[in-house]
Amino acid sequence: MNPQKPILIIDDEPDIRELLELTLMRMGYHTHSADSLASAFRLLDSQHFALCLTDMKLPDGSGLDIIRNLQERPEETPVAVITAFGSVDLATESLKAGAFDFISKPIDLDRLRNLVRNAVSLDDKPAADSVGDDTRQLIGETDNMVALRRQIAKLSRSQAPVYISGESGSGKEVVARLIHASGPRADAPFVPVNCGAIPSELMESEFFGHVKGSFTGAHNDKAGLFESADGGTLFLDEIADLPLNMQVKLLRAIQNKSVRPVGANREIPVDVRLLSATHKDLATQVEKGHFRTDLFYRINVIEVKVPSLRERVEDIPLLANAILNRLSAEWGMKTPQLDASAQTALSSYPFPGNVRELENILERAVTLCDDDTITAGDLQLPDTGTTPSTNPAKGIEAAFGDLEGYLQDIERAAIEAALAKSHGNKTEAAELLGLSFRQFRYRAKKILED
Ligand SMILES: Nc1ncnc2c1ncn2[C@@H]1O[C@H](COP(=O)(O)OP(=O)(O)OP(=O)(O)O)[C@@H](O)[C@H]1O
Repeated sequence: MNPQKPILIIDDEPDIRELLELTLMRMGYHTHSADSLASAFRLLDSQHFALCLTDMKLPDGSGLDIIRNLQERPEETPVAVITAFGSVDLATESLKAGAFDFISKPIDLDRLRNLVRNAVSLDDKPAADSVGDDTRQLIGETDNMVALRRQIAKLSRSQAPVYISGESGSGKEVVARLIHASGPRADAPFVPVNCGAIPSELMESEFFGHVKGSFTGAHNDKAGLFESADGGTLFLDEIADLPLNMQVKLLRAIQNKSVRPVGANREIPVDVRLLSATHKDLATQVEKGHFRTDLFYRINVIEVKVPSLRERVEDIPLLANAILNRLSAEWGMKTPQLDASAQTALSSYPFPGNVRELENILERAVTLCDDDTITAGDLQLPDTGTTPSTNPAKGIEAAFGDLEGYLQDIERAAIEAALAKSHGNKTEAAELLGLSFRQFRYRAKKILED
């Protein structure tokens, strides 16, 4: 804690001001109080604060005015808002506007203390627009990557739920880890969960834990993922794969900030920051009724888009070098170099599996190459439908004389591309093409065996 910087409390209700002043004083902080927007601005102009705790409803304005005003100032004071019980929309709006966190009335003092400790620890972190060393793990110098790193640095200073979208293998988990590592929860656990990989019958116990004897096989009490992430960050990867019944339970846990282990008769409070991701289009999943709208709004307060490798082709050499350096260090060998043919091949390949696919391609190439030089042949890039026979963009004339063959080529290219994108997962490939699993299996069998 920075002893020089006090905390600013803004509330027009004397009882609440007193409760906050007393709680913070007992925690060892100095406070200043204001009962209106005008008096708060006067104080903000006269000195710097470690945190600003403001009521949403003020006699001459709203907590949002404070948030917006502080966004303009260079000192980046975090603001937390106090909202009326149940006003989820305002809480979300304040997070979108840049609030660090919110707390609802009646104020839970344990939660208030956690919030204050997290916010005040931001003083030791670098300012939002500086790009810390940690964020260097996210390799990329194209404009979209520079902007992404800046957004991560900013978001890491907030407690808002973040939804990370992007294609498979594009780096969504890397982004989630950086948001965690650059924020006030860095010393607490980061718990990644692949929602698609947990069998549905075990899901509730995995997420919320269970008590001994609550079902066959529950030999001991077991903490769930929420409890394991207490004080830190829970990263829900492939969140679109959560079954609807589990989505309801997840929403309840997020809203109540507590979980009830299977077989337990009481709730356990948990303090986690929620990050989520999926390579699917979550808005479309909501439209189709596969994902609950209320949960969507809860997790998607702020969206971060991770660009595909196709949208940052210029980064391929940088990434390739970093991957080759890492592999050669791991395997204790001289770092192989990409020759001109390999560089050209990589820059024109569409990378449906993004950075993960680049890693796999290079790993294979390193084992295949001779004399520490990787050629285009060593890369063994899959046929991506850019060969003349399967390239629909080649022109409709290719259909003249053989419409059937032309259409089959297009269908084959589409099926191969969907399979490449889903890493061979047929259910996902079918979904990508808007087909049922049976339709997909029938067509794929027919066309790929032709
Ligand atoms: N910008 C980057 N710089 C360095 N490595 C990266 C970058 N982006 C991704 N990677 C690497 O690529 C691999 C895939 O990244 P990650 O697991 O974060 O992708 P993802 O989008 O979460 O994938 P999925 O959709 O399958 O969950 C990892 O090994 C990661 O370290």
